[in-house]
Amino acid sequence: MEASLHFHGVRIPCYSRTPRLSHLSSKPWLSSVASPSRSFHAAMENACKGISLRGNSEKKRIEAVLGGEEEEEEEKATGSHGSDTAPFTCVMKFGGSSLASAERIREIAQLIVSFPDEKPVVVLSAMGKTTNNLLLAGEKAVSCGVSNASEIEELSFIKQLHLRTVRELGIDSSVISAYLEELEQLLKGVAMMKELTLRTRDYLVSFGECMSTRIFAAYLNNFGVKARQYDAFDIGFITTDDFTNADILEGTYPSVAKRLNDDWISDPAIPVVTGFLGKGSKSCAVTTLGRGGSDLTATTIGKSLGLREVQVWKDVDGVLTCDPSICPDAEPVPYLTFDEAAELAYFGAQVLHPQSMRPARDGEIPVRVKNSYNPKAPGTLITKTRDMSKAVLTSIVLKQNVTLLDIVSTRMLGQVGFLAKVFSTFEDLGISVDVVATSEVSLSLTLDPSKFWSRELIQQELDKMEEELEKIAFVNLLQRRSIISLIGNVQYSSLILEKAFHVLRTNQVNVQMISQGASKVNISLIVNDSEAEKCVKALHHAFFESDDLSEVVLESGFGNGSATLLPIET
Ligand SMILES: Nc1ncnc2c1ncn2[C@@H]1O[C@H](COP(=O)(O)OP(=O)(O)O)[C@@H](O)[C@H]1O
Ligand SMILES: N[C@@H](CC(=O)OP(=O)(O)O)C(=O)O
Repeated sequence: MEASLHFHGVRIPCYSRTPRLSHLSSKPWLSSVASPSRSFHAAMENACKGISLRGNSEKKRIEAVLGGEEEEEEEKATGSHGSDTAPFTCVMKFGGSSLASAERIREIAQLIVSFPDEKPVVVLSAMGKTTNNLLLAGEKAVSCGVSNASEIEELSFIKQLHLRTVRELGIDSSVISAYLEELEQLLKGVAMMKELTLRTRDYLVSFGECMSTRIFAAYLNNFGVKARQYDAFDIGFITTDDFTNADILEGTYPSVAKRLNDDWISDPAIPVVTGFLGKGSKSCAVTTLGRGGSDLTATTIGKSLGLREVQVWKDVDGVLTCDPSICPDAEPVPYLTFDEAAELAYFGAQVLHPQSMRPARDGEIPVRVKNSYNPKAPGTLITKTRDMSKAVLTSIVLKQNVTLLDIVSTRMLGQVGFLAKVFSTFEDLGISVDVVATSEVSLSLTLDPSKFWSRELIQQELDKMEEELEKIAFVNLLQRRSIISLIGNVQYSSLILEKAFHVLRTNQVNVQMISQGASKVNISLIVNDSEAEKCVKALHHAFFESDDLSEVVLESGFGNGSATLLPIET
């Protein structure tokens, strides 16, 4: 006989055998965290308890709209910080590494229902390496000729992965077949035009998220959990028209909240939203938020709805003390502030999108970085403040292939005019600056390479920049440099610097520039690219692997336990 249960207020049939869960028995973490039969049903029952509460709040909300109670309506539309009666409590974002195969999709679906207290909005990236494959396919299409476009290797990888996934999940291939056909046509179009504009590039990569979300929503529905797929560009994600690196505009927050809340009221279902994508405010074309932009989609939805938490699920146990590909012994950092996480992301830690902390900080929505391969691990909790009394160094980040620029005034301009002219040159050329150090007549700074798409363009832009700056200064351009960012408690900057310089001197490395700046959480050191990884390994070893300087202010002694260190007064 078929019974019925509810998950997130959605009535679902309850079969005598939970569908598609047998594969989970081989996953020890899943059997302990989420015993398939028990926690799945607990999730259903718990959600069932919540529905009467939600019923009341929704009724009030409709009455408020009908009665013209605009203030109350606005408060609800922009979220209520995860109150018991809100339709949603959290965002759960899963990146490509969590969605690499049908097996991973099953595990993620199970993971979602294993949190009985959560009422999530799900945000997904493209499956596995799909975005990279789409970009490579686009680049090959430019020069391969129309008749060869269908044979591009990366197109075959994408087709095989998605068709195999729907087959293995038992989903009708019609959810993605039109996308695969259109993708092939698009590549033929690129081959015919022999060019791939930034606008076309964004449209091309959007296929990844459009397909992963359709597959996942269809699987949840098959699985018995009602879900609804959304393309972010159709639900109010309005951005600038900076293709490949668009910024989210303010109007996004109320629009997204209204659409998700309204749809829930009329027909409750778990939203499954495409990460990374938006709609240009002027062009109305699909835009992307920069590589890794699904994290930003997640925090934007978190702020829109005023949720209790945003969870970003990765393939590592949280934000680590260093990039694990450089330091395999890197350890998870349990707590971070939004400022620390933003600096870390901005200065190159691939784990979070550089802009993703902005909505979270503005909306004061905690962000939790978790491991979808190891859900029991506590992960990293990112909040507005944390206890910094014992924190010294939190994480070491490396950004390579940076251009360093030394600019010395020819004194044709006074100091004020000099700095103004230098920075207006960068603004005019659309070049972003990372780290700056100044004296009265000179300026050293690093340029952000991520703004550039190709070497050719870099050289052209650099030539133009030099030409402009040489009107007022002597310019020395130094390429292939690296920024090593020491993220931590700048109150202990003397301790951090003494230790860091000791390590670098021991390794015979000369630091070419240093900047502490206004940031209270970051000290940046510039070294040659060729020495950078060696430096990072040595620094990580000194700060995190040899003694406990990362956390403890030593009572007596420095490095070997013999000096008293007091915070710098701020
Ligand atoms: N400091 C760091 N902490 C954690 N991961 C890092 C760090 N620096 C670089 N990484 C890399 O970031 C990866 C996770 O980010 P990403 O690939 O964008 O995940 P996803 O695709 O799941 O969103 C990890 O696999 C790791 O190799
Ligand atoms: N798929 C996009 C967006 C994204 O956020 O991906 P991920 O979450 O896998 O880093 C990219 O690869 O850039």
